[in-house]
Amino acid sequence: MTRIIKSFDYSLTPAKTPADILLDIQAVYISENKPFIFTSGRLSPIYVDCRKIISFPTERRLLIAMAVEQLIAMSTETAFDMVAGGETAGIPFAAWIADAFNLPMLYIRKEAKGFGCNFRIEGQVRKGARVLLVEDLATDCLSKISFIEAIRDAGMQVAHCFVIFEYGVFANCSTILQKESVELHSLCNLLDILVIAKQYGYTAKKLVEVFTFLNDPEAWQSRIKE
Ligand SMILES: O=P(O)(O)OC[C@H]1O[C@H](OP(=O)(O)OP(=O)(O)O)[C@H](O)[C@@H]1O
Ligand SMILES: O=C(O)c1cc(=O)[nH]c(=O)[nH]1
Repeated sequence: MTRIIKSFDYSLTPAKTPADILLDIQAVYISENKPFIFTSGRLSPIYVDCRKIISFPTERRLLIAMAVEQLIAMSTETAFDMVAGGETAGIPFAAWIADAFNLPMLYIRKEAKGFGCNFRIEGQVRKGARVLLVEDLATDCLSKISFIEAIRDAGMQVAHCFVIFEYGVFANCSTILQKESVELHSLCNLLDILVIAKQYGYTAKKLVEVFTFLNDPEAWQSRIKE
């Protein structure tokens, strides 16, 4: 298959790291009082809303350009031949990455639709295809496992998962993906955000809370539940 890698105009934006972009667009929420609840049921003092990226054309273009660069560098161009987004937040990022590589795209529902064709994977499934799973972020990777199972159940292969942001604090995330022989690729992690967050006006109290969480999320959660 011919690859058309789209070129991106970096001149529009001053040099910014992915963590800067997330902070700049106010996608990073830190709560001092009421913990956030994650999809896994875990509690956290921080919530990163990558969904906000879609509303910022310059920043999203820059992040997709960085994603494309990283994927080209990591992959040799033959590592995947389809791009699949995880419902819902992963879908726009998968679309832009698929477009940049001129590759077919799919999206994967959390559950089969339940009526109509009752598909869990939308788009044209191709048996044996090597699929790049794209999501907005990774916390403990349990959602990734479900999407990976869906891809494999449909007769396709998956060895790489790309996210804009990964927490990088939950030990089981890398372990469970390794067990599935899937490599996680991300543009930034929680530490990248925390080391620059002070410049964006977060109070020392908030930052100390998140550093405590980063050092031991399980202990942080136990303390909050007491
Ligand atoms: O469980 P992990 O693999 O670590 O990833 C965290 C998941 O949480 C978010 O989705 P959410 O369940 O909030 O659904 P949404 O995308 O529909 O908003 C995010 O988009 C990831 O899919
Ligand atoms: O794990 C999650 O549910 C989650 C964490 C986070 O920081 N942001 C998000 O959108 N989901």
